[in-house]
Amino acid sequence: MTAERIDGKAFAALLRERVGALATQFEHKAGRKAGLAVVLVGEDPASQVYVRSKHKATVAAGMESFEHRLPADTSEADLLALVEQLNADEAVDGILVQLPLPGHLDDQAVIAAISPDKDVDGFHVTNAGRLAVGQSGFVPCTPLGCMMLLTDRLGDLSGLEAVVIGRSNIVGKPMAQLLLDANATVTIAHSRTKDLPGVVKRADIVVAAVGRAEMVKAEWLKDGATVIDVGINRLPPAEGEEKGRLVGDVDYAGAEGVASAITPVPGGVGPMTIAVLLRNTLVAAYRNAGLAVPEIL
Ligand SMILES: Nc1nc(=O)c2c([nH]1)NC[C@@H]1CN(c3ccc(C(=O)N[C@@H](CCC(=O)O)C(=O)O)cc3)C=[N+]21
Repeated sequence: MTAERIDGKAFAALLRERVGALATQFEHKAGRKAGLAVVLVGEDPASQVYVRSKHKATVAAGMESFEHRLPADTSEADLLALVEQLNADEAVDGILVQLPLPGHLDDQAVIAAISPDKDVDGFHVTNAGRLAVGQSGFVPCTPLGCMMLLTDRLGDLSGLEAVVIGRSNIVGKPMAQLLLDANATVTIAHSRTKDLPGVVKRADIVVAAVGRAEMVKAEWLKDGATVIDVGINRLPPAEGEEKGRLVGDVDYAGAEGVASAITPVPGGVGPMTIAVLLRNTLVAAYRNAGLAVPEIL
C-alpha cells in the first residue's frame, strides 16, 4: 500500500479562507476587526519566523495583528504588565505569548495571567479544565488541527483504537481528550511505556508528538493505520547542505508503505496550527463581542 499524503497545507489554506470570509462578516456586525496580539520575548530566530508568519496570516485573514517584541532581558513584572494591558484592551480578542520564554521567566505564571477568554492558545488551566470536563473554551491549536484532519479523512472515529505518543500539556494530553470525546479508544504512550512498538501496533490512529526525529518506524504500524505526525525536527546538515532537512517523529518513507494515510513534515500539522489560531481568535472575537459564534467555525 502507498499511503495517501494528508495535505495539511491545502486544508489549512481552505480553513484560513473560511475564517477570512467570516472575519469580514464579523467586522460588519461588530463594527471593528477581530484582533490578535502576539508577544515575543527575545530574539530566537525560529520564534521570529513563526511570529512573522502568524502576523502575515492574521492580516491576510482580515484581522488586526498587534505585535509586541520585547528584549530578552525583560523582567517578569514588565511582561505581566503588558499581558494585563492586553487583557483590558477591547481591540484585542486573542493573546498569544510565544513559548518557550527565556529561562528567567516562568511560562506558567505568564500563561496564568492571560484572561481565559483571550487565551486562544488554550494553555490556561481554566481552558485545560474546560476541555477536561467538556465545557466550551479554547482548545490548543495543534491538537484541534490534528482532529480536523482526522475527522475530514475518517469521519466518525467511534470505536477506533488511537495511540497518542507524547504527554505534553500542549499536544499529547489535549489530543487524547479530543479523541476520547470523539469516542475513540485512547492510549497515551510516552518515554516510559513498555513495548512501545507493540502498543503502536494496535492503533488505527497514531498521533506522534515526542520530538524525536523519525523515531516511529514502519514496522510498528498496523496495516492501513492513519498517521498524524506532529514532530518538527531539524536533522544535522548533510554534506553540502547549509541547513539540515526538516523531518517528523515518524519515518515517513518507511511508513508510506504500511499506513493508509500520513501527514508530511513540513506541510502537514504545522500549517494547521496557524490556521486554527486564526479560527480560535475569531471565535474569541464573536464571544467577546457578545455575538453568536457561526456554526461553521
Ligand atoms: N504560545 C505558543 N503557541 C504556539 O502555537 C507555538 C508557540 N508558542 N511556540 C512555538 C510553537 C511552534 N509552532 C508552530 C507553528 C507553525 C508551524 C508551521 O507552520 N510549520 C510549517 C513550516 C516549517 C518550517 O519550514 O519551519 C510546516 O510544518 O509545514 C510550526 C510550528 C507554534 N508554536
